[in-house]
Amino acid sequence: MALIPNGIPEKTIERLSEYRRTLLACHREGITHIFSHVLAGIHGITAVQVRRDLMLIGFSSDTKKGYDVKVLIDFISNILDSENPVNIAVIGMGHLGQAITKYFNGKSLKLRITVAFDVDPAKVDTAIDNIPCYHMECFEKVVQENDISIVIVSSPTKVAPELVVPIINAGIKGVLNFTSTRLNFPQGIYVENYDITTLLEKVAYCVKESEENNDNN
Ligand SMILES: NC(=O)c1ccc[n+]([C@@H]2O[C@H](COP(=O)([O-])OP(=O)(O)OC[C@H]3O[C@@H](n4cnc5c(N)ncnc54)[C@H](O)[C@@H]3O)[C@@H](O)[C@H]2O)c1
Repeated sequence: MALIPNGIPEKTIERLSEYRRTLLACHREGITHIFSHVLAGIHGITAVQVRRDLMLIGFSSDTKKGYDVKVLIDFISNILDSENPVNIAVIGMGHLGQAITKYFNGKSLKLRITVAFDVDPAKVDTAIDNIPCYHMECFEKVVQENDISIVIVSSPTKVAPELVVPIINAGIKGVLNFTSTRLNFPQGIYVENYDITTLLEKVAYCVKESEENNDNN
């Protein structure tokens, strides 16, 4: 089980983000309290898991009425969010880069994609979905001027390894890599590699296994 620097397991961090989204939806609907088993049911996990996750972040509450939705949103936000908004850059403003930008911007109060990088002359020095797009040659300078701490890598896979050095030199702290090549960074730079092929193969394997088990029963 991978641990984030403060000792909270990665999976717990992912679930906290999911709980917060659910709690925000509850809050918008005027729901003030929620029981752990209800939150668990929505997320397809056990109430014990929810309670364990919240215990890990030091959250306790009067469980007779369930968790106070607003208090829990604020508590999780204190854990997940930085005090100030975090600026993110996209490297490779193609199909995926543009889809991520369109989908993501406006979804989070604290995280925002503010600049993009590409090498295509048709994209460089234009604004795509209101995001200014710069040439990779200016990467370090633009990152520093725009206080960027996280990058999303959505360049072609074959150029991704060439991006590692500029990312390190620019002082980037976190990388979400969508290309099919695993990128390794020195300690101090957190990287999440997200490969759709791996995930689909995992789903297909689980489907195959469950079909084989059903056939044997
Ligand atoms: N993980 C996933 O779920 C998933 C899904 C789709 C695509 N992908 C991957 O995402 C990447 C992008 O896919 P796409 O369909 O958007 O491709 P695309 O060709 O539409 O976009 C790639 C963009 O990167 C730019 N680029 C090329 N060289 C560059 C460089 N050196 N620096 C910066 N930008 C550069 C191109 O000009 C282009 O705008 C690919 O690596 C692909 O394998 C991942």
